[in-house]
Amino acid sequence: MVDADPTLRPQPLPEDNDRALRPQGLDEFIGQAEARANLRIFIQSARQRNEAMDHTLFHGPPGLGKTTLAQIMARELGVNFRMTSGPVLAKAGDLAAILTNLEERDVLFIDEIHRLNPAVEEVLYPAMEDFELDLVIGEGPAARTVRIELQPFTLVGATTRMGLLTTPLRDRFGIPTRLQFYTEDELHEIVTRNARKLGAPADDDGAREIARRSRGTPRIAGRLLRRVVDFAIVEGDGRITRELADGALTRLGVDNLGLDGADRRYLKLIAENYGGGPVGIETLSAALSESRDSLEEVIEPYLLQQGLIQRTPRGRMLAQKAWTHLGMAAPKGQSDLFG
Ligand SMILES: Nc1ncnc2c1ncn2[C@@H]1O[C@H](COP(=O)(O)OP(=O)(O)OP(=O)(O)O)[C@@H](O)[C@H]1O
Ligand SMILES: [Mg+2]
Repeated sequence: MVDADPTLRPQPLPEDNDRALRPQGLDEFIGQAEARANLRIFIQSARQRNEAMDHTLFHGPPGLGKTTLAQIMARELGVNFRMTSGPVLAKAGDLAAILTNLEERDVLFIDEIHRLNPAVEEVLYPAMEDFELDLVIGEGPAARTVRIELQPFTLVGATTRMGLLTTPLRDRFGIPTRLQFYTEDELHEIVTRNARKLGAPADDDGAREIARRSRGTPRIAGRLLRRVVDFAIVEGDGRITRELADGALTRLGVDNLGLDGADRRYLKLIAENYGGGPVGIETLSAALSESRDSLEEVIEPYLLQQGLIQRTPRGRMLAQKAWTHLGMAAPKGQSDLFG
């Protein structure tokens, strides 16, 4: 045997944060205790029955570990992991090609599953329910349908927008799982572990400072940690202390609640131009030149969770905590609303 040409091997990119820091097994995965405990049971049961695990849907804000958990499921089930995403599957045939190539009990991961084209989604229904595929061959009067049997498989869907999933699709997932923002303690553990993996040890306070300012999100914790490591190497002695982390994060524009420039622009707009609201999401989207989707998926969930804004039938409103955070006074009459 000749060694494979090393240039043909996929090389990890230096910025490929995900690969290096991604937990590999359920035991290594920190947080999401409830989801993890349930998954452990369902995985073990599927293994004991020698059957494909039931279809699983992960939903929640970006960066909380949906893709990571899907990969872990395949590994713990001891099956292949195939990955695609809603927008990539343009035609029914694209999905059919993937489905017919699955081996028994494989995990097929479809990211952004709320963005499936309806024609593709139709193909998915019988595939999920009966492991069957109805393919139309030919066109016009000569067209005929052939039924193809599929290997039993597990579909794992991920979405940041549960509300955009059609009911028939949502109902076909036996295991819907909502991922939550991480607590500061959980992120502290993740940061400490990742700092060690990156060869830049963080002391307790240093790790906590990064954890506190990571918007409850491991992906952000990973990104901030990498930048703090840069500062630690160039301007410090390679160790991450609270002072170093604080200085680095402030220079990166991440404030003491973990809000970044985009978050603060959102809050300031409502405060300065709309007297604290209520203001409609479309108006905010136009004024900030951000898509409505990205406001609803990326910016608002954390602001809501932190109690900085409220969603009312008439639009978004700042809560008292946001006025305080911006160092501004709520207009007269507004503060009564908060009691
Ligand atoms: N529980 C965890 N412990 C440690 N690291 C985690 C954990 N969950 C996620 N991560 C890390 O956070 C990053 C983002 O995770 P992942 O890609 O799974 O998120 P996602 O929910 O799929 O996001 P998106 O919605 O944007 O696709 C990865 O680098 C992963 O290693
Ligand atoms: Mg993902």
